[in-house]
Amino acid sequence: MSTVQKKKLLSGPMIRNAVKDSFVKLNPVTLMKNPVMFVVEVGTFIVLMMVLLPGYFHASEALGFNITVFVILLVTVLFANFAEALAEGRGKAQADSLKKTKQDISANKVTGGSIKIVASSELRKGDIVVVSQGELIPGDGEVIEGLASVDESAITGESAPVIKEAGGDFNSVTGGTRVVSDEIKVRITSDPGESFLDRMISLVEGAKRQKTPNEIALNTLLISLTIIFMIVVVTLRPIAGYLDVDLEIPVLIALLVCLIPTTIGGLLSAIGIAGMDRVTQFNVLAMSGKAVEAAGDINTMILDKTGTITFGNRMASEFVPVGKETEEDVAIWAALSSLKDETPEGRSVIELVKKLGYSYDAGLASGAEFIEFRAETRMSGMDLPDGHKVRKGAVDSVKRWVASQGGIIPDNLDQHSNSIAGKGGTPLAVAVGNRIYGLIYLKDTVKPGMKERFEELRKMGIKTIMCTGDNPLTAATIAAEAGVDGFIAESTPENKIEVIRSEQKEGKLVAMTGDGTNDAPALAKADVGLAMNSGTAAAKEAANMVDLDSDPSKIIEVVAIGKQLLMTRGALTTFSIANDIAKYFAIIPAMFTLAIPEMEVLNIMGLGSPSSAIISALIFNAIIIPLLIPLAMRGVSYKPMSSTRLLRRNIFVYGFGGVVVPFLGIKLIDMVVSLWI
Ligand SMILES: Nc1ncnc2c1ncn2[C@@H]1O[C@H](COP(=O)(O)OP(=O)(O)OP(=O)(O)O)[C@@H](O)[C@H]1O
Ligand SMILES: [K+]
Ligand SMILES: [Mg+2]
Repeated sequence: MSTVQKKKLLSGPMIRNAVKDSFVKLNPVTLMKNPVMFVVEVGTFIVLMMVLLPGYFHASEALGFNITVFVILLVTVLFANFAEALAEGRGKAQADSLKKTKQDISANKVTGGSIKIVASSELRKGDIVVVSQGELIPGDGEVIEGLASVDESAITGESAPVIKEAGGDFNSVTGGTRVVSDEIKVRITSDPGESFLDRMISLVEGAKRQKTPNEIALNTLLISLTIIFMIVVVTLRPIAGYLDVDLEIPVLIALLVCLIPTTIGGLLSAIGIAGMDRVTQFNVLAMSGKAVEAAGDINTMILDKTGTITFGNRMASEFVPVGKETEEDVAIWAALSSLKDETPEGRSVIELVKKLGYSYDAGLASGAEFIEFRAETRMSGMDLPDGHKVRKGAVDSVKRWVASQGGIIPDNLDQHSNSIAGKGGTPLAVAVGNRIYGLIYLKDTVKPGMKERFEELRKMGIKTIMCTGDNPLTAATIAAEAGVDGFIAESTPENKIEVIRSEQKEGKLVAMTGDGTNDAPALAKADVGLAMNSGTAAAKEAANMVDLDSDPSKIIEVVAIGKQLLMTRGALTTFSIANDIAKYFAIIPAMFTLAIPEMEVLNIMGLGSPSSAIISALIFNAIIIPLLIPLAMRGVSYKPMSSTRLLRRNIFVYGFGGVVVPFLGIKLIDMVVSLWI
């Protein structure tokens, strides 16, 4: 994780701002979005009226009590506002630092044959700009010419520059980042106001924060409970009147506030914001809270092999001749097939040929037709002007290509390719026309710790499927070594979409990572699509999350954060509702004891006096909110285990705890309060 983004949980100015915001948020128009707290605010207002106009309400006798109730109710609303303001504070601080990055930059726009200097705000989609060493890239775009190293620390917090180059999956650049060497020509891909930085700012600022479906469902439950308790409390007065018990309005309001789920009502929005924020602190940008929550419910995870499970710097390490061919011939034809292959694999072939000291005629490439590597064909190469067609690629693809030209497959080809695949390497066959010369051994290694992480995922009940374009044997070797649940070999980008679709048909939620343009449809189809920041604009556009550090295995942590968010919300809801039971037993006997002495048997807590019981329950109801803010922000602690076990554990801890804690808390507060009342 980067150091720039990793901030202290809280700072002095953040707390000061949050305190200020708590008062601003008292505005009933904004508070209306939180129905539970809005009811508390209305109650606060009614009690305030009784305090201000005691004569009118015949409430002069109870003035002291009413003032106390008013203050506690007001503080309850302020505490809830404070929780939300505090959660929002960190995003705001981050947005401010991003805004500093977003200054107006001057751009060298290519118009006709000449270069004109314009402001970055004038750039539109499709414009071409030149960016040289030391200059800031004026907008999001794709490199169409050249190669440069780019410092993206303004956005990713990562200080090591990254290479951006035309063609391939590393061509996308972000406005506001700086070219530290060389020069590139960039085609702008976003209009003003719609850039990645703009999106990022509005995301962390929470400007576009919308309630997620889960939050809406929970809110509906909270509103229903509130309405039910309002009916109960309102009907209590005539019933009590029938029994000749006069229930004061402030007492009824206190009862209502204690019974409605104020704890979760006060913390709900903070929990959601803090969950998004945890993802952001992790250098992953989630486009919506919904995406983060979906991550928490994932059943199936699709991972690609190269670069996610393995390091992905697949390097040519050996040339293996087959039939009667020689190593030198394999090397030379491999080099010719790679002269214009700009993939890391292609470049590593040229390196190895140089290292082994073989020479070839690079001039042959002039006038040749370059056959670019594509995931669909799984081959790359060159059609030379002299008629030679040179190819390298996945063994089955090359075999088919050779056979289609009437060639014969050497006997020992499979044996050699299987031996490479059996070691987890990728064999690439090298052929010219209908003749197979041999194999290139591409070496790759499984990242350390993968097995443990997949084990964790399994404990969470998540199935992992590795989808790779590689051959079945390599795939099987890597799959076994990494410990994934299943794998699909020789898969095309379409296959990934099919896997996602078939899992979704079974009602499962699917997550996947990707970086290439050909991953874009699958990223869009998946419930959680995590694109790499280094990837193409299309992939980032399609995904609902972007990893600024471009580490595909981060999807595992994102799922954990999502689960933690859902669990925190569930745990605090359980706690909040369980809590109200104790308050019920504190207040109901207190309300009736004066008129019906027999009710004293219900005073199981042995509270001092009716007034002190009500005040104590109200105080507990208020201070539980700030006491739980750290838990809401940090999230409940989380160990990978199945959802059913988790649910059972949480219901026990937070349900049982939710019943017991307030009994103790209210009793303690009552002991103190009784000294005054
Ligand atoms: N530059 C290249 N030239 C020729 N063939 C290649 C080249 N790069 C990869 N291949 C072959 O094409 C296959 C598919 O490549 P692709 O990048 O689509 O999938 P992959 O990297 O093996 O799998 P993953 O989905 O795990 O990244 C590879 O397994 C390899 O056999
Ligand atoms: K309550
Ligand atoms: Mg790949």
